Amino acid sequence: MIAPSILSADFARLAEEAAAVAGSDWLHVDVMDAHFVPNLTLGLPVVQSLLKATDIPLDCHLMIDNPGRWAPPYAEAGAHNVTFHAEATDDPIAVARDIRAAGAKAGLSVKPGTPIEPYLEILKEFDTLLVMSVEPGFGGQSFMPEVLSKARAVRRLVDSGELTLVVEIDGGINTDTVEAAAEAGVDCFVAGSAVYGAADPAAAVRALRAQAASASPHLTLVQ
Ligand SMILES: O=C(CO)[C@H](O)[C@H](O)COP(=O)(O)O
Repeated sequence: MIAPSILSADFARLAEEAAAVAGSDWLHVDVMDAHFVPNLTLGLPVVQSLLKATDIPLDCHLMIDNPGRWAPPYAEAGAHNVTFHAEATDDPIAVARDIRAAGAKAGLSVKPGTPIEPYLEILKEFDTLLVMSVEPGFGGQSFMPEVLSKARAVRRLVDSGELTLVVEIDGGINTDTVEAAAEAGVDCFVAGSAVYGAADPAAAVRALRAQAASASPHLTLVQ
């Protein structure tokens, strides 16, 4: 799956920017609060408007403090996935259960420096693991290949049937890096600048999807 990140889109034309990537699997929406990360983007009112403007399932990535308070309303609004950060809460299971109870898929995200081992036991409470391959906060950064060991570890658990989970990666994904992520077992690739910086965003999505499928030991391209 390819999830274009609207962080790299024109925020004054979000409906058109969503339409420009029709055919994407998810639309990745970066919610930043200027506390958990040093940047401020958008919040629930914009997500509610986007939900009316596009049929692409919204993959909301909350880079915010206190997700227990703020995550469930995104699920209630109709987001497909609501992902929050492991580093932002002491009770990720409670947050995941609240998101699921409110009708969305629950995602857990980890920063590049956060090990995955302490969270393996609780991943059964989640539908998605979002591995950050840049420090969260800004688009256009360079991919950090050292995080792929986390994708590999979780992929093994998915392949052995111990977990049912989408392995997603975010940060610096482009035509130079998507294959390494696919080889590590990633299912879903977030791409901001590589999609919205392209002359033809929809073609960029198709190219990334084809490249990922060709490099993946477990994915098959569905036309
Ligand atoms: O979560 C993010 C940053 O915190 C973005 O989704 C991510 O960086 C995508 O941008 P790019 O593909 O340009 O790296």
